[in-house]
Amino acid sequence: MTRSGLSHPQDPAPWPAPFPHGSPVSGTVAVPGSKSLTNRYLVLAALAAEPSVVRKPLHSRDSALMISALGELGATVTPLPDPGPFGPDLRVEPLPPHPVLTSRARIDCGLAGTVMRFVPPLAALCSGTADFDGDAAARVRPMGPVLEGLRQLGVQVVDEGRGTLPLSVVGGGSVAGGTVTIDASGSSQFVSALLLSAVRFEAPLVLRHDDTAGGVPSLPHVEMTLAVLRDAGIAAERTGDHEWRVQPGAVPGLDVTVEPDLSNAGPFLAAAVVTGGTVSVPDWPAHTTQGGDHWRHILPRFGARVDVRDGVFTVTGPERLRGVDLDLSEAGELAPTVAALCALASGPSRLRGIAHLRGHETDRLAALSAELNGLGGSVRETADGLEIQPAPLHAGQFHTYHDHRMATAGAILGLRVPGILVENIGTTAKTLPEFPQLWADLVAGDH
Ligand SMILES: O=C(O)C1=C[C@@H](OP(=O)(O)O)[C@@H](O)[C@H](O)C1
Ligand SMILES: C=C(OP(=O)(O)O)C(=O)O
Repeated sequence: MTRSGLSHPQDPAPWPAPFPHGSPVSGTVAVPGSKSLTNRYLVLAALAAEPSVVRKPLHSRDSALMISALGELGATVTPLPDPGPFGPDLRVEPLPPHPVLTSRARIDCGLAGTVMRFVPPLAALCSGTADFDGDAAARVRPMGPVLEGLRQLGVQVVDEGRGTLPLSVVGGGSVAGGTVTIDASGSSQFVSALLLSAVRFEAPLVLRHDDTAGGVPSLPHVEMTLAVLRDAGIAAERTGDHEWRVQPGAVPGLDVTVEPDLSNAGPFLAAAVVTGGTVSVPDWPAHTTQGGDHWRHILPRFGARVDVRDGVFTVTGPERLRGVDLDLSEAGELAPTVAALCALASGPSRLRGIAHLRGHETDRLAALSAELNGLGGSVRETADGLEIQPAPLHAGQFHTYHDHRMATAGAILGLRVPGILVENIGTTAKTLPEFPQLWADLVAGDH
């Protein structure tokens, strides 16, 4: 199911990555709002008891899909006047106290993990049936543990037996709450999904992760969920190594400002790192739960100099990029950017703790090794990551598999390797539609 306006953008011709001919890339880049915070605030605003305002939200395919999904369930999201540089603020009219779906809701998840995982528990709170589907690539992304959690809570979920899209949630108008145990080793979003909707459950939710198959990846994203709930006055806490609890309660109307997307800041910071330039990103939050804050620690490992002062993150690239050995389990979404840096480093690198990337927009471990090797790289997939040896790269096409972070990884390589053609640069619209323009301006020194 793909609807007009939300369909996956396809570029007819590959994008010639801007090449600065050996000059350092320097400048200041303001990045739009965080995808993860925008979609959490939208969900919580839909569950609130009063209207909300979300300021400086991300406007992208993933947030448009979320807005559309919430609309299918009965919430209304409208733009406010006086848009900022990256679009208007949003007013959210929440779902009614007892939402009723008068006809079957049709939810297009696109390729958005936050939509496919966060919205089914919301649908469970409605009386009626909601059908979920998405892009072809979304139909292989894991969702089984969210469905399993809902079933343990007494919700009827109909899927094709694979724990993936397409599926239907037959909501009974309320969800009991109680204790639920799932395997969240595949994605932190399984945990966040159930915690968010628990604000409207009948009784507290105690959510446990069964760690037989491994830990929960991207834990800062679970902390982000808890922080968003707590900031709204909800009692939400981590009660054990692998256990969380949410006390249901009325959520007052939110008035929140979305932080810039620190993961999406990564490629711009990387531009300085690989060319020996200096790039600054303003409005860097002093305290944040975004995994992208890990850039503070990751970039110096490559030999770069990082300075965060008065809310401005500045990085200066080294003369020679060092190889790294990094456990990225806490911030797996940074891995494609990090892998591009590793491919341009002078020493060998090892990225670990990211087996779950096989369930991201594409199997990112397979995609990164195939595309880097296709350009002459020396990359080996391991069970939980990548080993990347230094190797001279050559011109060629970088395939992106509908993955926005593959596209930005290709752009980073293109700064050092002439003749890189990135397939479907438009796929960056998933979380950063402005990417091609911001990138061209930065490389041209036009900022
Ligand atoms: O909750 C969120 O907003 C996200 C959680 C993480 O998912 P995984 O735990 O599947 O890595 C992250 O990679 C994704 O980009 C966004
Ligand atoms: C994994 C990602 O996205 P999603 O929210 O679709 O899981 C990502 O943006 O890197």
